Amino acid sequence: MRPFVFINIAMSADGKISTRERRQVRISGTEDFSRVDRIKAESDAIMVGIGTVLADDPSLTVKSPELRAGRVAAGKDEHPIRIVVDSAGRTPTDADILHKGTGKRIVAVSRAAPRERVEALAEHADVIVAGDETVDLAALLAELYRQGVRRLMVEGGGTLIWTLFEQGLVDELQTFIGNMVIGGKDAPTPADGTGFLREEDFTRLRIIGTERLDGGLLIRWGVEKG
Ligand SMILES: NC(=O)C1=CN([C@@H]2O[C@H](COP(=O)(O)OP(=O)(O)OC[C@H]3O[C@@H](n4cnc5c(N)ncnc54)[C@H](O)[C@@H]3O)[C@@H](O)[C@H]2O)C=CC1
Ligand SMILES: Nc1nc(O)c(N)c(N[C@@H]2O[C@H](COP(=O)(O)O)[C@@H](O)[C@H]2O)n1
Repeated sequence: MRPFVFINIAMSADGKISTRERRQVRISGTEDFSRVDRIKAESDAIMVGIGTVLADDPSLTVKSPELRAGRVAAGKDEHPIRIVVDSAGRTPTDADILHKGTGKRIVAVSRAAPRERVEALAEHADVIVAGDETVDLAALLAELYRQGVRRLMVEGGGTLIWTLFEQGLVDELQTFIGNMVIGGKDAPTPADGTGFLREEDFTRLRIIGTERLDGGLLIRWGVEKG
C-alpha cells in the first residue's frame, strides 16, 4: 500500500520550472500561491528532492494562519510532515525545512549515506533508510503509508518527479502554467531524468480540471492506470 501521490509544479509557458542556473523564480502569482497553500494544508505530507532543497532552501510550511488553525482544530500538526529525498544525506543541517515551523520532518536516505551525515540529520529529523545507492521510492512510500500518510504532495524538482513517473508512483499532476517564457535548453522541466524512449511507456494523462489563475492556467491531470 502507498499514499495517494500528487505532484504540484509551476512552469513557464515554454515548460521550464526555473532558470538554467537553477535559480528559483516566481512563476505563480498570489492566486496560485494561495491555492498551493490550500492543497499543502490538505495533505498529510509534502516531499521534495535534495536538488530543490539545495537550490531553493524551501520551508514547505503552510503560510496561512487560518489554514494552520484549521489543521490544529482537526487534530493535526500545524504543517504537514516535510520530507526530503536525499540519497547521500546532503541536506544542510541549517536548512529551513529542518527549522522553520513545528512538526515532523523526514529525511529519506540510501544505505550509501555516510554515517556521520545520518547522525547529524537525525538530530533534526526522522531518518528513513531505503535503497542501496539512491532512495527506493516505492519502499519509502510504503513506509510513509505505514506511518499514516494517506495524501502526499510532491513539490519537485524535475529529477524526483521523473523517477516517480518512471516507476508508476503518481496519481495526479497539477501543473500551473505561468504567463512567461524562461527559455534555455538546460533549464529544468517538470520531468527531467532520462525520459521515456518508447511510446508505449509514456505516462498517459486525462484532464480532470482547469482554472485560469494569475494570468496563467492551472491544469489538473489524472494519471491513466494501465
Ligand atoms: N517551479 C516549481 O514549481 C519548482 C521548481 N523547482 C526547481 O527544480 C530544481 C531542482 O530540481 P532537481 O535539480 O531536478 O532536483 P530534485 O529536487 O528533483 O532532487 C533530485 C535529487 O534527489 C535525489 N534522489 C534520491 N533518490 C532519488 C530517486 N529515487 N529518484 C530521484 N531523485 C532521487 C538525488 O540526489 C537527485 O539528484 C531547482 O531549480 C528548483 O528551483 C523545484 C520545485 C518546484
Ligand atoms: N507553486 C510554485 N510556484 C512558483 O512560482 C515557484 N517558484 C514554486 N517553487 C516551489 O516553492 C518552494 C518554496 O517553498 P516555501 O515558500 O519556502 O515554503 C520552492 O522550493 C519550490 O519547491 N512553487
